[in-house]
Amino acid sequence: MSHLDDLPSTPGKYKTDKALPYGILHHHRYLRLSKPTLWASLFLALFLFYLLLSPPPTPSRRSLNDSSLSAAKYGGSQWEKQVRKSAHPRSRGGLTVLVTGAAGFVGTHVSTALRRRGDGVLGLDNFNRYYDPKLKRARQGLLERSGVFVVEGDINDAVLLKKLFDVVLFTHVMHLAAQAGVRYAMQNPGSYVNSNIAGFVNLLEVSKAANPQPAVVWASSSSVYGLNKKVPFSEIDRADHPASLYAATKKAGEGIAHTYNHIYGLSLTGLRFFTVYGPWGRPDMAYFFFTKDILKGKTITVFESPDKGSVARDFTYIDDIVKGCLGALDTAEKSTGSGGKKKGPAMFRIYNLGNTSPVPVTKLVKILEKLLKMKAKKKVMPLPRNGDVEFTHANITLAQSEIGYKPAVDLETGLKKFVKWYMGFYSGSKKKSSW
Ligand SMILES: O=C(O)[C@H]1O[C@H](OP(=O)(O)OP(=O)(O)OC[C@H]2O[C@@H](n3ccc(=O)[nH]c3=O)[C@H](O)[C@@H]2O)[C@H](O)[C@@H](O)[C@@H]1O
Repeated sequence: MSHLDDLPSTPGKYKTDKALPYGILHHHRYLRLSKPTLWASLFLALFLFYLLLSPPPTPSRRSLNDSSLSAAKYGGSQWEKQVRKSAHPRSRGGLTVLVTGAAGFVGTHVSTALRRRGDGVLGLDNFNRYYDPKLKRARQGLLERSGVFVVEGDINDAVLLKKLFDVVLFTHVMHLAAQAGVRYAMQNPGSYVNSNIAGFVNLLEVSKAANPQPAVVWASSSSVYGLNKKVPFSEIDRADHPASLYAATKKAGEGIAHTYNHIYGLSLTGLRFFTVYGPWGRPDMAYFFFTKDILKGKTITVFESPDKGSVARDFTYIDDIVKGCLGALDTAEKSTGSGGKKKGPAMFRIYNLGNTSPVPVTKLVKILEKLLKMKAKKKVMPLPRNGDVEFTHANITLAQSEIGYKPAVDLETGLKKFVKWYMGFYSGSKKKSSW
């Protein structure tokens, strides 16, 4: 994939390289304390050797009983103060929201929007290297300037999540941490299972055990509609023909969420995002790397469907998605359970958040050419079997009537804002970190 060429190798969230230092540090201390007898040293050396060879007990897999490890990295009165301050609402009746994936594209926009209107927001992000971590750090800068503290950690880290819930009584969780991207699932399937399934279950486990339980809103995906042909895609349509492992993990997430709603009374709302784009976006997405490549004079590959038609997407501008997320949070009823016990039925909802006007990818390229004032070098090729689907198109009636969702930005207007941001951000302009 050409657009990933100049990024660091992209192990995504599957990389567990943080695990080793814990183990190693711990055992170094043990070495210093050991008695210098030959047998004890030999035994210790063998023991160390065995531990280093065995799979590391990753922090992302720490169980709730491993509290000693957690204390090493998190906690302390200063840290707790920061966490509490960030999560504390400034307005009366404001929400107290844990935003996972806060330094991600959607996470950054949602977090700052919540903070701006006076809600308390605590961010969580593992800053993985799926795409340029510098962009994530720049977003973190924005978040900090808006008063949002981002805890650096993984959603698979049960000890950390439990700690956060101990320190703050979250009313809501906005769960946006995920392994995104349709095509990358062929390169690193484990990363999708790790984040979108294991990580999600971990978050739900901690949420269901919390007292009070928060209402959880999470990001699903338009990709769950897979190979469906009937358009526009509606929430009541069957969605059991995923075309990528990414889509399959997002669909699995919806099923998993339903069980936590059914068994534990957790209030759950899934949002099926349709190809979200805009300033501070994801470099692995076509509109982003097309822009980069057109500017560099590099050839872009434009996929076409088997009937030689252009593939199309229901591109949705980030500000519209943010409004949808806030609408979902504001209308989410409370969970009914407490401390892991259901007390009554709770809300379970799934909504499409799209733009409801699909645009062919060829048109996307034309708009970019116009905005960048440059002709793209294009190579047109048949849609490879890489997880991509031919088209997406959202029916948004349900979201409109139940959470007041009303997309307002067309692709050209949205791309104009994206290009303006892109030029500022990558030109090294001093203003690059502003909205
Ligand atoms: O809506 C969604 O559910 C998904 O939207 C995007 O996935 P996708 O729509 O495939 O967005 P891009 O990867 O940016 O692709 C956009 C279009 O460009 C096409 N494309 C992509 C890459 C390329 O080199 N050439 C090309 O023509 C794709 O086939 C697709 O039609 C995101 O990457 C997913 O994380 C998200 O969940």
